[in-house]
Amino acid sequence: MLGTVTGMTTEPAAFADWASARTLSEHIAVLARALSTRSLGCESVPVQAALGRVLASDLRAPLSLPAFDNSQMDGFALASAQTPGRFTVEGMIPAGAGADASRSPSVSSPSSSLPLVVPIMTGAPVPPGADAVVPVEETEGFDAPSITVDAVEAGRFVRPAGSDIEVGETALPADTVLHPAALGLVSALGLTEVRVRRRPRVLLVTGGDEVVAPGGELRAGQIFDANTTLLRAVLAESGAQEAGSLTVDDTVDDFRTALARAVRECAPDLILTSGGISAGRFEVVRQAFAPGAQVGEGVTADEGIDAQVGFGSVAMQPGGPQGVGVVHAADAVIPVVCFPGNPVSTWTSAQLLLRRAFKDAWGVGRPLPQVQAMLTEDIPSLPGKTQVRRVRLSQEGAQLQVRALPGTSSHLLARAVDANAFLLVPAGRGTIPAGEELTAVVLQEE
Ligand SMILES: Nc1nc2c(c(=O)[nH]1)N[C@H]1C(S)=C(S)[C@@H](COP(=O)(O)OP(=O)(O)OC[C@H]3O[C@@H](n4cnc5c(N)ncnc54)[C@H](O)[C@@H]3O)O[C@H]1N2
Ligand code: MOO
Repeated sequence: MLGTVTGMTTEPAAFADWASARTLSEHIAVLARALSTRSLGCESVPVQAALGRVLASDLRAPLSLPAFDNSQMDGFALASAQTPGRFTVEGMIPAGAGADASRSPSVSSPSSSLPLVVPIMTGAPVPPGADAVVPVEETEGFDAPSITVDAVEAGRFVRPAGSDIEVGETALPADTVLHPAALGLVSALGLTEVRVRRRPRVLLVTGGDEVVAPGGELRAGQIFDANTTLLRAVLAESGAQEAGSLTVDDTVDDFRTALARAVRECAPDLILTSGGISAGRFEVVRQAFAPGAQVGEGVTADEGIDAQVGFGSVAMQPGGPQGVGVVHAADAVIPVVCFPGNPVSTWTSAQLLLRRAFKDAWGVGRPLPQVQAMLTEDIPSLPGKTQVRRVRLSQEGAQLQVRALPGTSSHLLARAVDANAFLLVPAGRGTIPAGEELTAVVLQEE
């Protein structure tokens, strides 16, 4: 249901053209277009700091794995062609014996009347002439001067050089999200750094006279700021990082002044705002980004911000009011994304819209996975907009089932925290009956 975008431009485009409500996919495409005005580039990071980062280009193996034929078992290396029979035991090849391999006896040039076997440990290089290994349990043991061996096929318990990956092959393709096994492979290949996409640095902006930082003192009518923390956490899960955060009151001049200064100080790749964008008299974000808005007092025109931000609606609930565009500030073009202030609206917007746009525009992060799940009860739909219900997904036998949590309003954050998925209830379907399958977006695998 949520789409991807192709054919993006790197030029700032006209974002103000937003007459009718957009679908989620249409809006994701516009978000990605705004983000694409800024190029992130790549950086090298130490392997130990690369978990979750996105590989910038194909990583080719600088060596083969295994680098040499080696034993898969503790046992005896031998020439399979000489089996079955009795063998003299000679020498010892521990793992790591490569430097001394010339001192290992060659099984093809025996020093006794019997053919030779050489004790060999798991991971040790197979000596010249040997092509198979017999596990010690199948013999008289390591202390015996000679052992009897049944017929053995060539290659038994030998791990050939390059059987995992050959030198020059692609070990990890570009865009791999580096997970623990991928990082293990990077180290197995002897590399200490990886080239990854740079993480977007995001300036978080919350506005409103009523919003107070947690730990502060609430006056009548005020609330604690939930959204900065919530967005910071979504960013951390989405391959982005916080460049700074700003809490501003409802004074438009103060907002523009503070924003211009913060942009100069932290040079963000994205300005992400929450609140202040709908239809009220004190919509500080919307007013501050309005075409022709005055630059704040104490800030010269050169230091100010010149905004091309469009505001309109996306046919979803919660998360209907949205804004997107770019600002020109501090000699740079910086994308701007504006979310509605209700905490569940901000959360839904970040998870469903921004994560996908990060991936489409910058190739970073991981959009949340989508699954089909069966309704366990009738679910009402809304005319003209997708409703995003907070739900519990559970696996019942072969069937993924979904149970809606109570409450659809966007202030119900406490009721939403138990959700492990969002259910996308399609627009205009009346009451959708139990038993039908709908798309759910998975928040947490459990
Ligand atoms: N006449 C109309 N009124 C509203 C409409 C509309 O279409 N016409 N849309 C409603 C919808 S839907 C939403 S969503 C909100 C969006 O409003 P804003 O983006 O302007 O956000 P605010 O008015 O600033 O705040 C909304 C709500 O959220 C609280 N809030 C704001 N910031 C935070 C924060 N950082 N942490 C916690 N809570 C926050 C704020 O106190 C408000 O209660 O508009 C509807 N109105
Ligand atoms: O669209 Mo608003 O986000 O429902 O509360």
